[in-house]
Order: sequence, then structure tokens, then C-alpha cells
Amino acid sequence: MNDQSPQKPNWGLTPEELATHKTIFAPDLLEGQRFLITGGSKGMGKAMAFLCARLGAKVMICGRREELLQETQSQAKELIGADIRYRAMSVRDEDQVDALLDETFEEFDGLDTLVNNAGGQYPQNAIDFTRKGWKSVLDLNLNAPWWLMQGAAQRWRDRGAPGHVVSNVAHVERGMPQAAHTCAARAGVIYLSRTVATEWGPLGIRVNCVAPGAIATEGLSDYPPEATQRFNNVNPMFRMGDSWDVAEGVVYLSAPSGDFITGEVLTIDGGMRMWGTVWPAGVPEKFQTY
Ligand SMILES: CCCCCCCCC/C=C/C(=O)SCCNC(=O)CCNC(=O)[C@H](O)C(C)(C)COP(=O)(O)OP(=O)(O)OC[C@H]1O[C@@H](n2cnc3c(N)ncnc32)[C@H](O)[C@@H]1OP(=O)(O)O
Ligand SMILES: NC(=O)C1=CN([C@@H]2O[C@H](COP(=O)(O)OP(=O)(O)OC[C@H]3O[C@@H](n4cnc5c(N)ncnc54)[C@H](OP(=O)(O)O)[C@@H]3O)[C@@H](O)[C@H]2O)C=CC1
Repeated sequence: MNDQSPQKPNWGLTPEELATHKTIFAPDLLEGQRFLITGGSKGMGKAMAFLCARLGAKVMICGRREELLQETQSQAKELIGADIRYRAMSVRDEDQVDALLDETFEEFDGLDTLVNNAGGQYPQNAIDFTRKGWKSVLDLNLNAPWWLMQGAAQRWRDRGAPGHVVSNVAHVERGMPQAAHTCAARAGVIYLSRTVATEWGPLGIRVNCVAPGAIATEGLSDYPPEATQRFNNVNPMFRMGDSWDVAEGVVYLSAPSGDFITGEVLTIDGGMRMWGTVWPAGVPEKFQTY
């Protein structure tokens, strides 16, 4: 288990850990499979990229910062001998999304699984949201995954090929105080996924989600230490998960193990959906009841 101290400068699993972490899956499970993973240059997306590549898949990742993508590519080459492809872009830009899909389908002569993983938000009480901030979070966490899943589905339909979409969301059933924008966006993705899982079922396209609880990734270092310290206490297991927990969930849904699973949300949260609230901007006094 990795050190989850908030003082640690780099959260999450190291590249060496991603290269050697034990996995329950057979080494050739994804041989010949093609994955596009958005936000694959750090955190959970990077773990997914390493795991899929280790299991034999061809992998394309994207992110905004080329240096992180390049670093991930060379680490994968050096540590696991994999040739991970990348494109620097923002999923918030519709034209760049189309270009990413075109490049991936061309490069790999098709695609088997799209992983909508890129996302994020900032903590704030909803009453104070600016319209600009609301639109930014909705663009990143609802519109972008939609452009990507619709674009992939159109390409699969036109080629007469099956496909799979898995979107990384969050558990939303009890709301997400101080993150209502992302909660609304993720709820949108879940219900879009459940709807198109039916519409696209006859095309051979499955559509699923994974819903992580608090997962120790580099992304959490964006939050203040008071909040991240509390992230260890937001579920009845009193610890965070790691990026491997989520990567293995994504592979389970994408491999033949998931062949008959669609419209599902796989929650990987240590029980947080039943007990525990994050309060990423700090617990308000009225709620400090125990
Ligand atoms: C929460 C988890 C619970 C989660 C509860 C569950 C536990 C899970 C924890 C989840 C962890 C993670 O997701 S880990 C990943 C964490 N990392 C991230 O989220 C990084 C990605 N996030 C982002 O890029 C930003 O949040 C996002 C707003 C989407 C994009 O930022 P940009 O600066 O590119 O966006 P722009 O389009 O320029 O708009 C910026 C506007 O957004 C608003 N804005 C941006 N940051 C703001 C801030 N800190 N406080 C107030 N307002 C802010 C302002 O109005 C800004 O306008 P101006 O004032 O005019 O600039
Ligand atoms: N960590 C947690 O506890 C939880 C996280 N989540 C969600 O899971 C997903 C992964 O989280 P996590 O691994 O922690 O996040 P990280 O912040 O560690 O990684 C996010 C990845 O997404 C990329 N990214 C961010 N914005 C964009 C963009 N506009 N276009 C393209 N790529 C982008 C980042 O690269 P770059 O910045 O260079 O673009 C990076 O590769 C996110 O959607 C997150 O909100 C959900 C529940 C809990």
C-alpha cells in the first residue's frame, strides 16, 4: 500500500509500482484489444494505461500537458516494454475530441474500449458558484464524455463493429456537498450511459461506469491538506483506495468478464456510498456533530 500522508509530494502509485503491481488478470487477457483512455498521464488513467498495456492491449492516452504524456510514454517503454501512444489535447474542445477519435481509429484500425476518465472540479459551496465555473465543470465532466462516447459510437456503427464505453464518475446518490457541479455532471453521465446502453445494445455497444470513492492520486494534491487528511476517514474502511483498485475494475468491465454487463455502475469506494461525506472545502460548523 502506498504512503497516503498528505505531506508526501507525489500522491498515488509510482511508475515502478504500476509496472509491477500484482494483478488478478491473465497476462494475455487484452491481447489485440485497443483502448483510448482520456486523462491517462497521471492518477487512475495512468494506472489503467499501464495495466491494459501489461495485459497486451494497444493504448492511446490524452491529456493537456504534453510533458506528462511523454513521461508516461517513456516510463511505459522502459518499465514494461509497451508502446503507449498519446495526443496532447483538451477534452473540453469538441474539435480536438473529433481529431482524437479520428487519429485513434486510424492508428489502431478501430477501437474496442473508450475510457472516459479525464475530469475534475474545484470545491465550493454551490450558492457561491459563478456561471463560468459551473459551465467549466459541466463542460469537462458531462459534455466532454458525451462528445467522446457519441463520437466513438458513431464510428463503431459506421464500421459495423462492437464497442465498449466506461466512464469514470463518482457515487452521486447522496449528493456531494461542496461539489454540486461535479455531482450534477456525473449524475448526467450515469443516466446518459444507462439510456444509451439500451439504445446502443443492438449495435453491440456496451456502456458502463465506474464510481470511485476517495482514491489516492496526484489529483488529490490539488486539494488543501485539511481536506485530503479527511479523505482517509470518509468510508467505513478508514483509508483511501488506490488507482489500481479502479484500473482493475475498468479491465473487469472491458474484458470478456464484462461481456454481459451494460448500463452498470461499478462502485469502488470502500463503502463511502453508505457512510462518509468528503466536505472538500471543510466541514461546516453545523455538521460537526460527531
Ligand atoms: C470537489 C471534490 C469533491 C469530491 C468528492 C468525492 C471525492 C473525490 C475527490 C475527487 C478528486 C478529483 O477529482 S482529483 C482531480 C482534481 N483535479 C482537478 O480537479 C483538476 C481539474 N480541474 C480543473 O481543471 C478546474 O477545476 C476546472 C474549473 C474544471 C477547469 O479550470 P480552468 O481554470 O481551466 O477553467 P476556466 O474555464 O478558465 O474557468 C475557471 C472558472 O472556474 C471557477 N473556479 C475555478 N477554480 C475555482 C476555485 N478553486 N474556487 C472557486 N472557483 C473556481 C472560477 O469561476 C473560474 O473563473 P475565473 O475566476 O474567471 O478564472
Ligand atoms: N481521486 C479521487 O478520489 C476521485 C477522482 N474521480 C474522478 O476520476 C477521474 C480521474 O481522477 P484522478 O486520477 O484522481 O485525477 P488526476 O488529476 O490525477 O488526473 C487527471 C487526468 O486527466 C487529465 N485532464 C484533466 N483535464 C483534462 C482536459 N480538459 N483534457 C484532457 N485531459 C485532462 C490530466 O492531465 P492534464 O492535467 O495534463 O490535462 C490527468 O491526466 C477524474 O474524472 C476525477 O474527477 C472521481 C472520484 C474520486
